Amino acid sequence: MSKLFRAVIMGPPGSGKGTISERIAQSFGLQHLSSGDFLRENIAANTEAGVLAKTYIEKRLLVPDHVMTRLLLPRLEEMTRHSWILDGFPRTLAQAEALSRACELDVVISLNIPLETLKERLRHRWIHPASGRVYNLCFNPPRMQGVDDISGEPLIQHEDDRPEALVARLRHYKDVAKPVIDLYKAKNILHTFSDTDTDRIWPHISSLLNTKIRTDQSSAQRASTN
Ligand SMILES: Nc1ncnc2c1ncn2[C@@H]1O[C@H](COP(=O)(O)OP(=O)(O)OP(=O)(O)O)[C@@H](O)[C@H]1O
Ligand SMILES: Cc1cn([C@H]2C[C@H](O)[C@@H](COP(=O)(O)OP(=O)(O)O)O2)c(=O)[nH]c1=O
Repeated sequence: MSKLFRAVIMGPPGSGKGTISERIAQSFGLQHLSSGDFLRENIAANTEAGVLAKTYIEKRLLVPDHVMTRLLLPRLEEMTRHSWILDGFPRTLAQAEALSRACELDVVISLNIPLETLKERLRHRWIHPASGRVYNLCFNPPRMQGVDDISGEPLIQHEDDRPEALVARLRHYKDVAKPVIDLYKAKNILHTFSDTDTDRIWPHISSLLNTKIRTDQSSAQRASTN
């Protein structure tokens, strides 16, 4: 069996984590695991952790580390047969350390996108709150303006996607993410991509994953034939 591949994608709000993870999932057959989606599933199912997480998410606060790790790590441990890309976790150093104890990552992708681009994207971001589906009026508009393609329910905009709120969110992201990025840099698995345009970043991410996944698979094959 080929070696399983474990990747993490990090970046500030609007940097394209969700969009790029979906492309990676489709192109490389990795399972896309999103902490936000996972929390929303737990909230919808009224699990104990979901009820607790909801109180933080409603205040637009991070869910405490022990709640996140207790929710997410067992789910990752179940995924023994799948390669995956994790989006939205780890967000803090404590989460990154807990993840390191649970598994070894192959690649961490960090998206470094100019502030003006983030402002522009989030200004046009519309969300279907129940599912977490994300649209952008310029980049991937819904079929009918203001309406979710699948459920037909109304779309909303987040207060803190407003350009005025973004600077503070970004500062908060940088403060919390810096030690996580330093940890992955020290482990030599960090790959940073900077551009305004996802279609220009994508070929670089694609060739990185092509190299990493192919190299890993051929060494796994060599190991199994030796
Ligand atoms: N790893 C995490 N640690 C703590 N809280 C988290 C984590 N991942 C998600 N959350 C909580 O769930 C909420 C929704 O997460 P999600 O990633 O979908 O959207 P978001 O924070 O608005 O991110 P973005 O704007 O980058 O898309 C977050 O605002 C936060 O409260
Ligand atoms: C990747 C990307 C996203 N977008 C839009 C789609 C969304 O409305 C918004 C944020 O993208 P999204 O993938 O949701 O980013 P993240 O998961 O990091 O918060 O930006 C663009 O307009 N251009 C792009 O190149």
